[in-house]
Amino acid sequence: MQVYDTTLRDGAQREAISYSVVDKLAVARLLDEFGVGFIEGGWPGAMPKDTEFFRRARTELDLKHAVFVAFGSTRKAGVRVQDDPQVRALLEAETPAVTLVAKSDLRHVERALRTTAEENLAMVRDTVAYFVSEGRRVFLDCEHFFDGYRFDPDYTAGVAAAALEAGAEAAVMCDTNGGMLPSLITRTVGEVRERLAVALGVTPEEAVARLGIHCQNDTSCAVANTVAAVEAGVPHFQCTANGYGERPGNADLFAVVGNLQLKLGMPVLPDGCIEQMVRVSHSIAEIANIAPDTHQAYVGSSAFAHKAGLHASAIKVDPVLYNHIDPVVVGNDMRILVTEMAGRASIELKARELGVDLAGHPEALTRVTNRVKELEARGWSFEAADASFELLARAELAEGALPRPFALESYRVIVEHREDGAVVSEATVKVRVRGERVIATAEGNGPVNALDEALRVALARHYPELARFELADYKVRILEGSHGTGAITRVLVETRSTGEDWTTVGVHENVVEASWQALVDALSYGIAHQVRV
Ligand SMILES: CC(=O)SCCNC(=O)CCNC(=O)[C@H](O)C(C)(C)COP(=O)(O)OP(=O)(O)OC[C@H]1O[C@@H](n2cnc3c(N)ncnc32)[C@H](O)[C@@H]1OP(=O)(O)O
Ligand SMILES: CC(=O)C(=O)O
Repeated sequence: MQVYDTTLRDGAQREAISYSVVDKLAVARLLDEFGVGFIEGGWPGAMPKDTEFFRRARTELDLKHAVFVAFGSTRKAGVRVQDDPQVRALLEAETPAVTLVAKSDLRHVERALRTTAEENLAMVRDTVAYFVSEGRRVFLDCEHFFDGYRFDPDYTAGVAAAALEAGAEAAVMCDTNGGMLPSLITRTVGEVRERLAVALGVTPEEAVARLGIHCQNDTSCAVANTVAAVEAGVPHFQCTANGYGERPGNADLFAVVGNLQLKLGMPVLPDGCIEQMVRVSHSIAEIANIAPDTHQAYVGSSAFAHKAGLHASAIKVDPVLYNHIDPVVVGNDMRILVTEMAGRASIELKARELGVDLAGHPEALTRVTNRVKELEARGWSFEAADASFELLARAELAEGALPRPFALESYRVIVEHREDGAVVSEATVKVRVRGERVIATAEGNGPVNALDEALRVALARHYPELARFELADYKVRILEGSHGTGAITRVLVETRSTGEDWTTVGVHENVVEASWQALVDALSYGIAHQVRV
């Protein structure tokens, strides 16, 4: 089985991706750690960056698993292969393997290349034979293979046969326009295998073993199409990390590998590599400057996140009942989400995850469940606010007797627009801390910032650890009012301290009060945890 990655070539054709040379080196190292068999690095000679990447890779890339591959096209029509500057640049990349793209749809040969069927076949033969004679392993990407096969099966299969006869290791069937479906792939691979067996004078099994598959994702079937081809006997499959690629993208390497290895029992990666899946996926997303897709199969942070109460009630018995694999196998985690769809089981599991044992306290469990549903109906969202949920669960468990680090007497905020145009906010808070009444005032660049500062000043002497807490993110969402009320505001506050972060929520018609609730939870949770730690 050949896992062939083209993140650095086809993946780089995705809109908005622009890797630097250093980025490319880093992505190549990550893919190698993941254990892919081949890394296609780009098209030397097509753009200076790729030429430079191949030059630096010679000394800076020490691949442990993968064979390094340079991509280019067959020679130009009417040009001798050794005189074609693209071919020369490809050779000068000095990679052990090259992949050549060739037209395999007669309509493209005649209309895009503006040459004859015979000359295109000669371009394939000459270029493959040239690189083989130069000691390179050669793959031929047959562009528009499936569309071409439908139009003229003899010609398209003939391009693949010409490449294999000239010494190519694999003829890769490319669904370039990405319009295929798994059943069509299975059928076409079956037919091509028979045709190639006749053309090459080998058995159908030997013929299919020299084919590859490359699927664009225009029908959202690239992963399924790739798996279908492999199940039909094709051993070489091309993919990209996170499915990056031209238009909607390519087959997602992680889903394809997960499906083949974990569902079909094909050991496509070296031992110990599949556990790196989440890390490699997210690191590549980071380098590509694309936020990881939280709902991506296998690797997304929501890939094993369960929201429905019924799911959680079965998971409580055995996580296997509602997970298609053990998430740990690919380096992921299961999460239980607490929302209005939670039942008692969801609440119990989530609380346990947060260190609150509600299992032996059925009344408290019911109270927490009811309270979550009631608050969610009023606009709260605990899904992204574990810290507020934990405080709520602890408060219900203690039946209102949970000591809070401080009690509010009142707060006041004023916003002043000064003559010089400056807008300054000032907040005063009055709180009781460990029996002492404290009044503190602070300024801030906005009302919430001023409130946060004033509260910290008020609490600083009793809780010096507050100095380490940092407001990392602040999100406001306006929610439609219900039952004839006006709009309400939901605020999420993310707080960070010494490597830990936590999120809290507040909801009110008034954005300052919603922010205050989230801030109070943020500081209360932080203080409780820092003290516990
Ligand atoms: C299906 C795929 O995704 S394959 C990968 C495609 N990737 C890219 O195109 C990214 C990099 N490409 C580039 O930087 C440029 O397009 C280059 C350097 C390759 C070529 O640039 P230019 O020489 O300016 O040509 P241009 O892009 O306008 O047209 C492509 C030329 O290659 C020819 N061509 C296309 N496919 C092939 C092929 N398989 N074999 C030989 N020639 C080909 C076309 O007929 C056209 O020739 P012409 O200039 O004589 O009309
Ligand atoms: C080669 C390639 O990327 C394609 O045909 O889609």
